[in-house]
Amino acid sequence: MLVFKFGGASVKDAGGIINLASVVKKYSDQQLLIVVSAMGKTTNALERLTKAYVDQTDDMHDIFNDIKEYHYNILSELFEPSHEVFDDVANTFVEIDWAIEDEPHDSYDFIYDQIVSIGELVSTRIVSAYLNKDGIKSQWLDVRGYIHTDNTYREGIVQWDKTRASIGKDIPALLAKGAVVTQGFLGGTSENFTTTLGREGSDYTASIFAACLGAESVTTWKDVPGILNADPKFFADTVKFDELSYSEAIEMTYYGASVIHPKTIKPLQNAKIPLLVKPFTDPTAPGTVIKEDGVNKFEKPVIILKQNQVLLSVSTKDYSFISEDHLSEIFRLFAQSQVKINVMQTSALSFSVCFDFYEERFEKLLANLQQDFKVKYNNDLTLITIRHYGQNSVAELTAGKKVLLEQISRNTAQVVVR
Ligand SMILES: Nc1ncnc2c1ncn2[C@@H]1O[C@H](COP(=O)(O)OP(=O)(O)O)[C@@H](O)[C@H]1O
Ligand SMILES: N[C@@H](CC(=O)OP(=O)(O)O)C(=O)O
Repeated sequence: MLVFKFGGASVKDAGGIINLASVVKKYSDQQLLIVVSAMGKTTNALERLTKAYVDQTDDMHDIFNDIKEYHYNILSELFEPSHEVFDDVANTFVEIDWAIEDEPHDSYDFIYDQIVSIGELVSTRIVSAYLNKDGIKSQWLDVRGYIHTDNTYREGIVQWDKTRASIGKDIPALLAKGAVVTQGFLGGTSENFTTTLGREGSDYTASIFAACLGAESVTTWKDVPGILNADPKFFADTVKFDELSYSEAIEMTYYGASVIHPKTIKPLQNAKIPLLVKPFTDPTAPGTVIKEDGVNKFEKPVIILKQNQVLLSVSTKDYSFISEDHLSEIFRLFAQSQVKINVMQTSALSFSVCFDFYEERFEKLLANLQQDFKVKYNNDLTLITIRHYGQNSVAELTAGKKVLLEQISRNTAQVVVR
């Protein structure tokens, strides 16, 4: 059996859903489990809705109405008004009406997951109904009963044994009856609350199902020809990799190549399942294959840009050296605030760290650090990572920019710039 993952870009409009069905039709002789993300930029819009609800701002209902209108417009292009999918979608949106009816009492992260998850619950209703309408037998599956997580909201940790047992028990029989369409990015807790697996986590969902089902491969359908040496949104003249090893793909995604979620590769590597990254606009194109014996050929350096970075320096209040005890306390505070470190550097008197800016987490971290340390920071920075860099690549990429931190190892150069 095969696992397919269609991301937001592939289902951003009615044409995208029609295209998805035409891709799926080419594999009508295969058992397929299809993981789908929220349509277009719906997750960002639902994040804005969550914030508006928690802050109780006036634009809350307008944001929600825009989200509903976007989905109903797509539905109207795909189905007759009497089709039952309109009720399924309306019943899913009602969950948000209930959630935002009263003033917020729960934690931000809990509320976030209950609201933001609606994006995938709705998109999969639409995709599954369209496949059936187009003659491809499809069954809608609520992933929250299969991918079990702890209750770390917004970053659910998968409980593998329980997940493997649930998937193994039901899914093979369902696959024998037709394609299974389910939500990326979501999980469920033992109390039946919804969790999310971290932004852009639908690739990870596909890899969890593949590992639990022993799939032949996972294909993630993207708006790019495959994995390129750099993000084509920022760089011209990119080159595509035909193959990559799991290890190289892990390194790239770890440093922030946003084309694949960083947690995706590990379960596939353990189960030796190849990951294919292919263009949804040209399903017969070879794309990139990531596999154990994938051959890494670097005609050009791999460039990874991470924007919206904070560079923060911590020093002791009495100007004493940064000791192992201080570092241990600093790391504890980072872990407690769920802030992941992208680059770090120590000197005698300070410890500098670069990380992604998430407002609530950053404020929590800052408040905690400032209790015992002096803290200075700059934000709105960019972290440039260059793997397999050539002689001039670092200088070329940083030309005209102010370099705030630089770290160079044998294979990887990292530079924080403004
Ligand atoms: N090295 C890279 N190769 C290809 N695409 C990349 C790379 N780095 C970043 N990207 C970006 O990843 C995007 C596709 O990933 P993503 O937006 O997460 O897809 P989806 O959400 O549809 O699954 C591309 O549009 C491209 O801008
Ligand atoms: N919809 C979620 C999960 C996801 O993976 O989306 P995409 O496949 O469009 O990156 C997000 O935007 O974070």
